[in-house]
Amino acid sequence: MPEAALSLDNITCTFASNDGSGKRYTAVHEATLSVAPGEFVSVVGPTGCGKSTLLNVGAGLLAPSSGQVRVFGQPLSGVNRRAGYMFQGEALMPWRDALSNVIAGLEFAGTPSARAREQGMEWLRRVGLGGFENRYPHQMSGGMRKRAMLAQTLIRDPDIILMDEPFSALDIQTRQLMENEVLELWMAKRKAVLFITHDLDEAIAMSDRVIVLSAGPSTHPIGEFAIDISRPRDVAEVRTHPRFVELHKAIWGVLREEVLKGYAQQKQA
Ligand SMILES: Nc1ncnc2c1ncn2[C@@H]1O[C@H](COP(=O)(O)OP(=O)(O)OP(=O)(O)O)[C@@H](O)[C@H]1O
Repeated sequence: MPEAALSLDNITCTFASNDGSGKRYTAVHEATLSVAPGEFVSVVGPTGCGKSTLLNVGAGLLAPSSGQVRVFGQPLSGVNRRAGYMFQGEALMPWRDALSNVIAGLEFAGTPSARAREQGMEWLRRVGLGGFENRYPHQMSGGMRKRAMLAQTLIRDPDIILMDEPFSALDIQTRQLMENEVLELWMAKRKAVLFITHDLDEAIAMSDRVIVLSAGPSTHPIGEFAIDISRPRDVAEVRTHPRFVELHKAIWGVLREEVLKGYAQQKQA
């Protein structure tokens, strides 16, 4: 088996409880998952189960209480420099225009300004923002801001792409357009992707493999499904594919109970 691009082995994450009782809360318990080079893996699970926590561990932004992260076989310590991370919320700097936002990472890495700007313009074109380089975040629509964030993440050509519900704030049409664009960009470069979503349709439409997490506390993978539907895929059209319907039914069979548990916990909180 080829070496994984990213592997999380027996990860446990325990936090101080938020209720001030001094108790500990185990968000993730002995979770193991990996992403092969070039593979698109989605992780689905109920709200608040620990999806972002796992992604933060993979990004090296959060040290697990126990377990090990390996990046192309090497133990990770500190920030994962081979990964680009696209967050759930807004990550653009309001005082920078689209181009300056997109090239921020290159600048921090010391790329000469002219070269960074040239690459930034190219990436803005690739994500459909050609001509909008001087717009500030408040002058862009939600979809445009997400496109800029995508360019900001991909411009450094990371070997591993970590995405945390990147399109959850978008309307369904814009969302499907962006999902297709991400798939197109991914097909061209075939980087390893770890994609977090609570939307099962999105997970199946985009991925090679879908991992289902249990409801928290102590979340861990409880199911894994290979998405054996040919590519290229159109995320809207693929939903009517008989295999999609079959896979959806099988995965929902595992996920449903966890979602109900997560929902019940939220109501109690
Ligand atoms: N730094 C922290 N300190 C204390 N508790 C935390 C911390 N980070 C996460 N948690 C808790 O761990 C659990 C998992 O959180 P996480 O954000 O990973 O879930 P999620 O599945 O990404 O949620 P969502 O679906 O809402 O995005 C939650 O109960 C959360 O309150």
